[in-house]
Amino acid sequence: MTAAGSVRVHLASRNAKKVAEMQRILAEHLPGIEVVGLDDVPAYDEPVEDAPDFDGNALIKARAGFAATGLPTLADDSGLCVDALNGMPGVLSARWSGPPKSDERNNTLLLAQLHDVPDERRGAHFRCSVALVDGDGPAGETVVQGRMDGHVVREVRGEGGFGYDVLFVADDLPGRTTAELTKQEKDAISHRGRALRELGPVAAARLR
Ligand SMILES: O=P(O)(O)OP(=O)(O)OP(=O)(O)OC[C@H]1O[C@@H](n2cnc3c(O)ncnc32)[C@H](O)[C@@H]1O
Ligand SMILES: [Mg+2]
Repeated sequence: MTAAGSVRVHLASRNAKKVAEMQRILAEHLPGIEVVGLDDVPAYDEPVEDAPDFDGNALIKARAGFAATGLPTLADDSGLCVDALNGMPGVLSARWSGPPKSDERNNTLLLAQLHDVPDERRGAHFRCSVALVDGDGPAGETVVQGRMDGHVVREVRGEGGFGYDVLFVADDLPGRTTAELTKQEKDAISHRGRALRELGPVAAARLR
């Protein structure tokens, strides 16, 4: 606890737009935490995200953050799974078009890969795993998941969100890409919103 009565929690992500989304959702569903970012702690070796699934990568990032800072640590691993690409880019979403990471190049590559895929086979979903690590071993680790179903459109649209949002239309709010939704609309249906809302009560019980 800090003097203000809040619990300090390290958020181990280098993606500023993802961090902004997480902070927004956490403020509503896990009030009373003070988020400590990667720039607020002494630099540590950030791990390679080489697990085969989202849960594994979220745990890798959260364990490294907890080990380095001693603070309860949250990490998100997420990505877009495209049916016509057998679930890819999936855990490779951030680096789909190779280094250095670029949302714009990733989107251009994805559009090219789906060029000949007809509308009825452009299904896709976002997935998000969020890990909270505040101790060693299974007792100190919680992982929650969220998912958002939809499809990939044929041209980029919208200014909001980040990553593949400009190419994705969600089944729950059709007609606009998730980059054209308000922040509140995206949070209400997103993979990240769903995961963090599930984490809220668990984390509230743990972080006291
Ligand atoms: O690992 P950290 O440091 O948190 O940052 P990152 O950007 O590398 O994050 P991930 O490894 O989890 O990769 C997730 C990628 O999936 C995409 N993605 C995840 N959530 C998304 C969302 O809500 N909207 C659009 N694209 C998203 C986006 O391209 C991200 O770069
Ligand atoms: Mg990453």
